[in-house]
Amino acid sequence: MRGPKGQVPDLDADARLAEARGLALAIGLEVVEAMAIVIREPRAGTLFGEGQIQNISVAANLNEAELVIVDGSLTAIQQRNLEEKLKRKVIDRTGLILEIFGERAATAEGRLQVELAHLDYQAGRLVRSWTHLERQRGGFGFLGGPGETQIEADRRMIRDRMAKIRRELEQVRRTRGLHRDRREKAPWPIVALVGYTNAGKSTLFNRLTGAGVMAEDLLFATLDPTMRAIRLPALEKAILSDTVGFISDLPTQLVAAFRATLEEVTAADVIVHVRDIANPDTEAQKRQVLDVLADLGVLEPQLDARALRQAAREERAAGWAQEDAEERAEQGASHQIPIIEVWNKWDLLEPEQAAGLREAIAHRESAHGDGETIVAVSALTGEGCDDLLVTASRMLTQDAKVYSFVIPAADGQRLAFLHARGEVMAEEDAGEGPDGPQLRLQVRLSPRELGRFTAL
Ligand SMILES: Nc1nc2c(ncn2[C@@H]2O[C@H](COP(=O)(O)OP(=O)(O)OP(=O)(O)O)[C@@H](O)[C@H]2O)c(=O)[nH]1
Ligand SMILES: [Mg+2]
Repeated sequence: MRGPKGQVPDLDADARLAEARGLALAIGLEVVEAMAIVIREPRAGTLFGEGQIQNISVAANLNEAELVIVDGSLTAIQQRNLEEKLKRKVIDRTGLILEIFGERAATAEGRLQVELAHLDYQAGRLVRSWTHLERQRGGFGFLGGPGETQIEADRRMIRDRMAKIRRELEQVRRTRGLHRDRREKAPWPIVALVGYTNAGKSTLFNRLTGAGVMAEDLLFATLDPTMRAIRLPALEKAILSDTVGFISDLPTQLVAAFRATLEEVTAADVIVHVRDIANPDTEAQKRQVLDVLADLGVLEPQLDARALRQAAREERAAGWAQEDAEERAEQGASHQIPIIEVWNKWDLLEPEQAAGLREAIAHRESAHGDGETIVAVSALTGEGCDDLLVTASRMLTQDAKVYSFVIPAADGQRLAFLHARGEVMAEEDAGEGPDGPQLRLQVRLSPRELGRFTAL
């Protein structure tokens, strides 16, 4: 059931209610009734007023509901009081999302992250058990089963368990860190798919790679990042990565827990922001995604550049900054990752809607110069996907220039790098050098890749 309206003013109430329904369906709950309730003055003890609780109670009794979900945030006390008044289990949005994540997490790291987040959430609310639901549903995730003992245990036990999980996570991350190092050594550029949950990231991933990643009309179908190689027009190979979807009000415990996973995005060379353009809430969803990206520090290159330049100018005016401060500011700003916005589910649009959006794309591109790149696609039909590959390829080779290198034929690492990261236009014998036979290569490289190449 729907909680405080107005708590998230930028989300449409109907869309939000539909999303809450989707979240419940995502763990196989049957939604018998969904209602939006306007809260003018939140009650400290129960959130809702007496009359509203009566209404919920009637609806719950009529439908023999076992569980009441409040799509908002409840304090431990509110949750307990509502459970007493409604005589059934009550969970809030955070609790529900934790359940979904608990069920979905597939890797060791994902499971530990979710358990940690859940313990953190539970520590503040040691509540009654789920016995009846557990029996009915066989107890998965944290609705019952292993989570149960912790719920009933005292806080100290929870804290001990959290400490233990943190140590295990540390261990798992060290191992993953090794994997990532290895990937960083592999010279392929990385294209990361990000977006609101259910936007179509996995469908697009499958379309572009021909892989069978779980894509479903379920919120949070994907939790763990998945990587696969793709071919791009001007590049031999790139790595495409599919990531966890974002959602508004992602519980703080989960944001923290999944930060490490999301940080994979910061290692990307291009970010593809997949949007469900047919969703009425698409603008609000975009803002949520941009907020997360901003948190990760991969956003607003223009703003950052401006701020950095301004700071540099001020420093110089104050007379204590070095001559090259502005230049350094420029360089700092150029580390930002370019973003392609994909307007997905184009097939669902009415013809006139599609025409209007096409105009918007043309307008935004001319208004913002090269600042914004939008590609309309349908991951389902494949429409626009070639265009996306061309665009990604162009971004990866942006401002590329042709360089000529003479390299020892035995220097496999440098040769592999040039083939992977650049577009090799010509390759020829360059005679004997001090280290044996040499090759001359004409290669188109972006400034970013040139920097990496010279650092090899
Ligand atoms: N009509 C239409 N449906 C699409 C398109 N792309 C994806 N879908 C559907 O949207 C739903 C969600 O797709 P997913 O690819 O699982 O979405 P996701 O972004 O990976 O979602 P999470 O992993 O939950 O974050 C599925 O039912 C897809 O079939 C599209 O271009 N057109
Ligand atoms: Mg997915």
